[in-house]
Amino acid sequence: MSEAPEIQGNGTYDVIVLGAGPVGQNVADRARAGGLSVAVVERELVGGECSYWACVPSKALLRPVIAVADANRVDGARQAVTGRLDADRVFARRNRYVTDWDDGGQAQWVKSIGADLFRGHGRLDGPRRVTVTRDDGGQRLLTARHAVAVATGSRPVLPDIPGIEEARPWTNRRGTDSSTVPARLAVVGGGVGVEMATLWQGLGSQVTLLARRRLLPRMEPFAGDLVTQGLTEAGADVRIGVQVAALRRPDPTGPVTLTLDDGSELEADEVLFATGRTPATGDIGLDTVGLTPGSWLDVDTTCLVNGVDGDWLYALGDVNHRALLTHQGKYQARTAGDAIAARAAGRPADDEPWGDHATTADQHAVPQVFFTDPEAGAVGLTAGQAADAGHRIRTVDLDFNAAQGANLYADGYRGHARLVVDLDREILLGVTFVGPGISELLHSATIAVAGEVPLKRLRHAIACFPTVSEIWLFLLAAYQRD
Ligand SMILES: Cc1cc2nc3c(=O)[nH]c(=O)nc-3n(C[C@H](O)[C@H](O)[C@H](O)COP(=O)(O)OP(=O)(O)OC[C@H]3O[C@@H](n4cnc5c(N)ncnc54)[C@H](O)[C@@H]3O)c2cc1C
Ligand SMILES: NC(=O)c1ccc[n+]([C@@H]2O[C@H](COP(=O)([O-])OP(=O)(O)OC[C@H]3O[C@@H](n4cnc5c(N)ncnc54)[C@H](O)[C@@H]3O)[C@@H](O)[C@H]2O)c1
Repeated sequence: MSEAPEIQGNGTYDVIVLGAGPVGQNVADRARAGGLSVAVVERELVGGECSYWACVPSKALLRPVIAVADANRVDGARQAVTGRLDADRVFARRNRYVTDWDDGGQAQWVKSIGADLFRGHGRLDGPRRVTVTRDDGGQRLLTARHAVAVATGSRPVLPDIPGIEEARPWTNRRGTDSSTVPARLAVVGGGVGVEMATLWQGLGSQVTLLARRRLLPRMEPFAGDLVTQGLTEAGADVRIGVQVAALRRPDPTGPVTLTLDDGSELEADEVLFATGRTPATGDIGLDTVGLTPGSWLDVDTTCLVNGVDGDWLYALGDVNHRALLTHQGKYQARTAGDAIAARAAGRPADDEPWGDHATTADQHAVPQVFFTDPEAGAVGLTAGQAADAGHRIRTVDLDFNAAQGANLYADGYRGHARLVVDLDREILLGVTFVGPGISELLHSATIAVAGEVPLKRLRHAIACFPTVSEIWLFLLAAYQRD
């Protein structure tokens, strides 16, 4: 770890950022670009959970699994796949993408933007004040002229069930940094759990995925159904509608036994819980500014925390619970960083919907991809959410094999698409794609939803022949025909 920098004038900065994950880094960058001095406080690795134990390692591990599955869907290429994945090479690839859990490069980047990096645990100490406690116990007090931005992220939640500690379950950390493949892995949870099940099954584990509701419960129901089908065909045992009632692992080096709520038992070599997240706000001094420790931080459209006097405390990324996604947190960080700079210069924030300092897309157009096989991607509202919100809607559903491009991409391409159309405005409220290779297609839907592009105009956005994107032509034609 590098030494803390010489403190600028009594430790006073324009902006102090708590947490140097992707979100903290982005708000620091935008505030610096706005001419402000910035201190960044990080207690672990610069780059955060995303870089070392979440998005980056999980996608580095998943990509070889999906690449082989894709090759197996193309006659002629399938014959070239003659062996199994080389797990050691896959782990080596993952290690390269997480730079062997060394954050030197990212710490250097923080310095390169002209921000000062303080290593240690940051805590609010009343309005605009932050103490940084280093591992050796040393403390520093920093003061912010304009803003403190909290970007401390989230941690996994483990359910309170008998034997959970004795079982020593994996969470996203071991699920992404392990370099050994457990022979039998039980995965609990149908969100992140689907990616964990996909990658460990692909690497050679016999995976049992346990979900109390359908998989991917926040997406259209067909997404979970198709992913269940894909996992089952890959050899995983997917059990829906079950809960873990108790765990035991009397021998710490031996297997773990799960008792399920139907009374049955399941033995595995490891168990991984992916059952939700809690904000990393339990020990950041929220009580010193009138907020509840451990709570999600409620924010306005510029990411200012509601209920704090003086308009100085911002919360971005996972901690504000808007959307626990790196790209959405970075959008909030860019927006809030610019808002902080504008306010510091005495200019009003442009916080009208879709304004420069408003995070309007958080309400209307959040995209998300699950990198499973098939991939599942969605933006905006599901049909159920749109109806609940009072919109007059029509859905348009099509299987992807309507498009020749999809069939050329994969023999017997299997996938499904849904549009959710706002009948009053004739724009799209939501789009869901499930199928091989759709992750790169989703951005077209995000543009249509965020841009509120009228369907009449969208018809003029032509997809190249023969690509998977041609599904757009068929979806729009089906809408017009009906
Ligand atoms: C397995 C998994 C896979 C995922 N895959 C994706 C994906 O593919 N795409 C996607 O968009 N999202 C994905 N996510 C979600 C994504 O990881 C988070 O949304 C993202 O990490 C949030 O970024 P953040 O900067 O808010 O928090 P984090 O990345 O958690 O960073 C917070 C930082 O703050 C530091 N910190 C915390 N408290 C303090 C303190 N008191 N003082 C100093 N520093 C502190 C931490 O050490 C950490 O470095 C995934 C999540 C998981 C669990
Ligand atoms: N590709 C991506 O974009 C990606 C990948 C992974 C994670 N993430 C983000 O990370 C966040 C956290 O993911 P997550 O999956 O941990 O949380 P989640 O809230 O999305 O899903 C938790 C799942 O666990 C289940 N569950 C909860 N308690 C349970 C219990 N006691 N027993 C059995 N099942 C239980 C829930 O029903 C749900 O299916 C998500 O919000 C997601 O946005 C994104």
